[in-house]
Amino acid sequence: MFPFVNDHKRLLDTTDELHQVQVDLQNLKVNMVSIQSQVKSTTSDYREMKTKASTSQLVVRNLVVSVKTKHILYGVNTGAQSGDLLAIMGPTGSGKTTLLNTIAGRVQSTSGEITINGQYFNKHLRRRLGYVLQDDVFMPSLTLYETLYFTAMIRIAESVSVKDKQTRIDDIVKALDLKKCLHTVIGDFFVRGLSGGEKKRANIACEFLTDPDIMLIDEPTSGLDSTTAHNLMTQLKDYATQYNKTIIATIHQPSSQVYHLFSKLLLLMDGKVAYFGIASDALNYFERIGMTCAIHFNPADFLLALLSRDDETSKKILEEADRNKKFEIVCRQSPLSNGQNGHSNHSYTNTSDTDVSKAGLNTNGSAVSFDNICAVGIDTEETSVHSHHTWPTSFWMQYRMLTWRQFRQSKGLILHKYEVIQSLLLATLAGILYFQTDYSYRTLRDKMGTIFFSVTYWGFNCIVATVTGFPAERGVIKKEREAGAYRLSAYYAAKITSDLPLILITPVLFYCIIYWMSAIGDGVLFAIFVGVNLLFCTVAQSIGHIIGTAITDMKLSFTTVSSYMLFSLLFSGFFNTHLPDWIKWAKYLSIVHYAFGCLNILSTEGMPVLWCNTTAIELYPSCTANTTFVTISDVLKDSGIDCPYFCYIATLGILFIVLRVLGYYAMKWKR
Ligand SMILES: Nc1ncnc2c1ncn2[C@@H]1O[C@H](COP(=O)(O)OP(=O)(O)OP(=O)(O)O)[C@@H](O)[C@H]1O
Repeated sequence: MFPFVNDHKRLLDTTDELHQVQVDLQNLKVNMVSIQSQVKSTTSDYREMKTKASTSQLVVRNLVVSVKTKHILYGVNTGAQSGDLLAIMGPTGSGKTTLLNTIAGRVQSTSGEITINGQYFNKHLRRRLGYVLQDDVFMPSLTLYETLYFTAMIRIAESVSVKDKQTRIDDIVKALDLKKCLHTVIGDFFVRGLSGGEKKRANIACEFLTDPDIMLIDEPTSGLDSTTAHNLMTQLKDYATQYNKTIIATIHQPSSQVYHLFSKLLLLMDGKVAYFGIASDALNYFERIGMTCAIHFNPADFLLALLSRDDETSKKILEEADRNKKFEIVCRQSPLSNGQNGHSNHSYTNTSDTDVSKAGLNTNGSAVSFDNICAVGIDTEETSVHSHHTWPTSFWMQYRMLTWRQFRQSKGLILHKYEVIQSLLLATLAGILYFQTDYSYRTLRDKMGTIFFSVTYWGFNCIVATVTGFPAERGVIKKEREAGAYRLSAYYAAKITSDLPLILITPVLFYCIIYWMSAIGDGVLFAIFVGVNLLFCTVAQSIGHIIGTAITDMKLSFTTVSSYMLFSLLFSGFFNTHLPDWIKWAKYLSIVHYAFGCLNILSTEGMPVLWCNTTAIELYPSCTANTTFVTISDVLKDSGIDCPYFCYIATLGILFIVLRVLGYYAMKWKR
């Protein structure tokens, strides 16, 4: 009847819908801006150098960690904010390292939450964290400066200029007082280098270079004398206050001077919190529960003695901690900021705070409190595992720097003066033994012996050097990879290429002596000899690398390598001319066989035929009563050398590629 009324109604509905769409679009825009700014702030960490951190709060709530059936941490609550030096103390085995490992994401928690500014501390946010492990693992042949330079080049974004990186190195060297040992090699068990304290500071310096907002340090003072320990802790404290960083350190027995540097203290006892709060309030707290520290007594000694005194004391301490859940950090809803953008804002408070008046813990009310938003969104730990991984530097930069470092590290090992002298002496000795022997069937075994000796010498050398050298590297690679420094593929590619020039130099010198002294052939053959030897060495290295990676037990990997090499020698073709048919296939598993076979074919080319007289019949199975003569290839076939030389070279080439690919996956599997 009144069609315009219906039209008007429809128009109103459409306007409402349009309005709703407009609101939705507006909300979407707000969300996009917020996501954009989050992405921007995360990526900017890698694009620009920053030293002063923005204020952040790390909160650990009700953290439970169990490994297999063993409980290690039972509902630990702790936290720290920018500028803090939080010390974690407790008797040995109380769970200090496990707590740090869990915060660093190296150990999976069973339950509980770790947040930074209210965000779940996922893999992405953990890039703001630096972790200094208890053991100082470094490439021992590098100097401190080279180590810092490598770290700066590989872990600071490429957009930062080399000059700025250099300035950063200088600042940190100055801050940690490392100038006087800057050009000293790091050293190891065999080579004396940096002192224990210097190594510890070098370890910290490497992490500081990446400018983390939160720094976890496992026992920074272990093995240091009290003055050095105090100096180091003062430097750390200054660094935290000056640059607004958070430092969390486990510490064993600090002197009272060091103790007074702590801002917050977490005492652990059998994986449970015995105290968490402001460090200077700890003694008041224990006095209040009837455990008084004598005047002039080192507070740290008193507290540690208390934690390991007797069962009754431990029970009392834990009962007190449990009463009113004193050290629990609760997530409280803030009345001021509720319901914004679908999240509710909260604040974390250490409940010792709320007990202040009752407990007399902290009369000025400055106990630990975390004013921050509660964990928002989903726990992104799982999703982040599959999220896009951004590296601080490109593949090319990683490859370049890793090759540079690998070359420096391996140079000392592969081109070690003793190794070079040994090679030259043995080559001379073999050269004297086989001096200018001619190519005849009478001297054929001698000629084959020269080649066999050279091949096995380099085979053993390359395989053993790789197996013994890799364990030292393993710890460094693991540490750097866990810190997200570079791709495994970049490391692997660098490792393959950096060793090549090194494994060429000594063999060339070796062959220069043995080849010409024992008159093996001409200049062209010499080049082929060196080339085949290089290929053979890289195959031997690949096998050594797979064994060294896959078998972590040093003794077992060494036994495996020597067993394989001895098997390889046995089936090379040198020892046996009467192999039973059923085992003849085993020679194809011997890498020595391929190099030995190929070089023998090449060096005996052009030899005359062998007339099968009585002696020849006895010596060479190919010579029978019915044969008049045999060729050199028939004679070599008696030793199992029955393929053309290029087949042997091609097999070595294929083995090189296949074994290198396997080596990469072995590393991936074992990481
Ligand atoms: N992967 C694991 N499997 C089984 N038990 C473990 C594992 N890691 C740690 N533990 C055990 O958990 C307990 C705590 O170990 P953690 O290394 O955290 O102690 P800690 O306080 O750092 O000791 P320390 O002061 O001696 O370094 C120890 O009893 C240890 O044996």
